[in-house]
Order: sequence, then C-alpha cells, then structure tokens
Amino acid sequence: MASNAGKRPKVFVTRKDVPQNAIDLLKSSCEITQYDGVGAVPRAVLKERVAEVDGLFCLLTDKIDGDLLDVAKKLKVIGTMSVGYDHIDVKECQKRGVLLGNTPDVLTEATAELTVALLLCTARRLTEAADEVRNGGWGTWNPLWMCGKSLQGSTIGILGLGRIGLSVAKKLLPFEPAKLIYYNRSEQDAAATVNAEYVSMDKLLSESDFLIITCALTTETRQLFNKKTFAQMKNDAILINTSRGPIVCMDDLFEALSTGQIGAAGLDVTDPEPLPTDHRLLTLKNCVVLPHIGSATVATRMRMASLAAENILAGLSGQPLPASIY
Ligand SMILES: O=C(O)[C@H](O)CO
Repeated sequence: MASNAGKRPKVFVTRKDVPQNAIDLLKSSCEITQYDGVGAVPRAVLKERVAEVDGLFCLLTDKIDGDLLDVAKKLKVIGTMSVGYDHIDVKECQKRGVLLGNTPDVLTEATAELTVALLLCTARRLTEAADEVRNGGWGTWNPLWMCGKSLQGSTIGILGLGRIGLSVAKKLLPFEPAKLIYYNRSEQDAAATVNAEYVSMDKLLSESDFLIITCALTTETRQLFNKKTFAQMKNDAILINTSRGPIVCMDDLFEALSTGQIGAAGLDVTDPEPLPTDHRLLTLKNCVVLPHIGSATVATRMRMASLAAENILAGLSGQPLPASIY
C-alpha cells in the first residue's frame, strides 16, 4: 500500500466506540474518518460518507444494501465487526466487486459461553429467583419453590451446528445430557466429536427439552419459530436464541410462553433491538432477555475489531482477506 500521505486510502468507521486497537491499525496506512455521534450512524450520514471512501468499517447495525452501494463509487472493501452479515446484501457487493470480510472464530468461545450461561439461567430461573430475594418474595425454604429443569438426562437440540453450535455442544457435554441432536442444512462431520445425532427439523422440535438456536439468519430461518413450530415443541421445552432475533416470531413466542405451549425462553437477541421496555415479553417470568451480549468480552471485542480492520487493510492492498465472506 502506498505510504505517501496524499495517496493513502480513505476509510470510514461507522461508530465512535470502536476499540482503539483497530483504529490504530487502520491509521497506520489509511486516512480515517469516524462517525462521532451517539449510537448508530444515521443512514443519511452513512450515505454521504461512503461516497468518498475506499474502505468501510461497519457494525451489524449498519444496513449495507444496493441503494447505499450505488453511491459508494470508490468502495473496494467492507469489514464488518461481526460474524453475522445479514445486515449486508452480499449479492449487491459481489455484483459491484466490493470485497467483504467478517469476524468468524474470534468470537466463537465468548458467544458459546454466553449461550451456556443463558441456558442455565433460564433453566434454573436465576433472574426470577434473584428478583425474589430483592422484592421480599423469599420466604421460608419451600420444597417446590423456584424449581427449574436439569440438563442431566435431557435431550438438547441445536439448530445450526456451525462453529458456535459445536462449541456450545462441547461445553454442554459435561452436564451429562442423555442425547444431543441437531438440525443443519447438511450433516456435519464434526458432529461425531460431540456424539450429536443429525435429525429432521420436525424431530428437533418435538424431542428437544432444550432447543438452542445458533444458526444464521437467512430467508429460510427468518420467523422459523412461529405458531406452527411452537405447537410441535414439548410443553416444558426451553428455547434459547443467541443468533438473530428475527428467527423467532416475537408475538408467537409471547403466546407460546404465556399459554404454556412451551416452558421458557432465554433470548440474547430480539426483534427489534433494542426491545422496547414496554414489550409484553418483558412481563413474563419465564422469559429471560439479554441485550445482545454474546460476544461481549473485552478481549473478544478487541479481536473482532482488529480482524475487521485487517480485512479492510488486506482488501485495500490487494491481498486475500483473512476472513472473506466470498
Ligand atoms: O454477529 C455477531 O458478531 C454477533 O451477533 C455480535 O457479536
């Protein structure tokens, strides 16, 4: 890449709070502009800035579609600081020859850890129990009070046995489930390492005591959990979603939880995000909602940021992207 300051490529970073290690990396060979407002960059600002740059550092809150790419005449590469890329129209990027990188692997363990934490929290009613301590609901020890459900001897179902799903499965094995089953677009060789059985989606729904969603959001998985699929699940099944909110129909989930069609749900992702504080799901004791923190450890976020920057630098200097989407 040219070291001449006048020829340094331009990169727009869409958020103020991006870890400094990534900014320093980009600054080493690029001219950076960064959105400095609060929260996500407004669409109009993004459109204006993207028109002038060679590289774009974006987040999962930035919608990158054909309309935006139409004005991004100089854009060569996009690095998203996320493993998921459902916010980006991949075909439109490909059509225009814009390179695209994401951040797989570096967040696998953090996200899998959070998934297990949310599963245990929901199964053993931890937030509900802690609330009882605060609000005076803790009376004398009671044989059936605050009883939850154990992983031991259960059937755990995983939808999407990719990197994160597999890591979740590994972390759950020491809890001694009776069975691990999974559904995926295709059978996974790695499933053997966790002794997981490939089953149909129907069987995953009807047999899982715990059903964990770790698949990507695609046209096939959008709203996959709805009235019809909830009706196929066990009445005490626990649903965990740490992938993307729109895979679950929020209204149908409310109905399923409040009518006892399923037992409980733990969500790290919702639709929309943030979930409005007056959303009716938040009135339910059998629903634990977290604010999309699957990958939220400092080290993981720093590594995600640097990988997004490395993707951009590679793309700008004609090198293969360390983590290319296509
Ligand atoms: O896609 C991702 O990277 C997660 O949802 C946020 O870490």
